Amino acid sequence: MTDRTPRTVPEFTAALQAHSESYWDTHPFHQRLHRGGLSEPELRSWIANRWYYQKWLPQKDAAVIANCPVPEVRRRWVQRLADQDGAAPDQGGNVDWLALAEAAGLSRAEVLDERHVLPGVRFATDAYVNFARTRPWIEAVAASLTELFSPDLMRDRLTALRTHYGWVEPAGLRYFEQRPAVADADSAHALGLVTEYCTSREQQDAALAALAFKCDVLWSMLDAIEHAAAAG
Ligand SMILES: O=C(O)c1cc(C(=O)O)c2c(n1)C(=O)C(=O)c1cc(C(=O)O)[nH]c1-2
Repeated sequence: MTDRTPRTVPEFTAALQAHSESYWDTHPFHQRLHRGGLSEPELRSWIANRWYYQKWLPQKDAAVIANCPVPEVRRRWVQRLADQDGAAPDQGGNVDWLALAEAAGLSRAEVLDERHVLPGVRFATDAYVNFARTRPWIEAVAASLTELFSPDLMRDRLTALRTHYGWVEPAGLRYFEQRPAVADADSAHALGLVTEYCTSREQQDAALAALAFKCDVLWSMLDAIEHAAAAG
């Protein structure tokens, strides 16, 4: 018989952390980006495609809130919408992402009309949003835990952009300057929720499966971007 005993919090946390092994920091496209191996069109393709992921994040987070019956969770989670959407049209993470696009030579119009967005990126991102809309809210919170692994990657990316891609205007780097601290705080909050609310073995297994799914979402996005780059 399989063991249905719940994991202790340290065991469960370690099992979640172990998913860092399938995180997208080791994807060949990210490794090439970080060592300075991308051409200008390849970096622009990555930025335009990541826009599609970024733009859906507030609606993904709104789905978590819509499905969550716990007021104190909603009160804290709504901050994620505010962080990406900003308090005004010229503020927030998504505006900072558009500034990155412009700093890399893309027009705002060609990012917003999504002409560069690849089918695989669209498919993977849509799957994540759909997951958040249709699965229990705590599973969507668990899926967000890839962010536990993101702060170091984003700090390295900032260094890579400054070191290897000097043609990107420094004014466009704000997203990655401010995001690691937010990701640290958000992922710590999400980890606390997952360990608090996933107390049965079944709930813990579902959370682990959600995090594995999200690693696949991110990996698939980069597969699509890398494939398009190879095809020229
Ligand atoms: O640049 C990155 O490598 C990276 C990774 C991730 C992630 O691991 O999910 C996010 C972000 N950035 C990010 O900027 C972001 O706002 C974000 C939100 C989420 C999420 O699942 O709710 N992940 C991420």
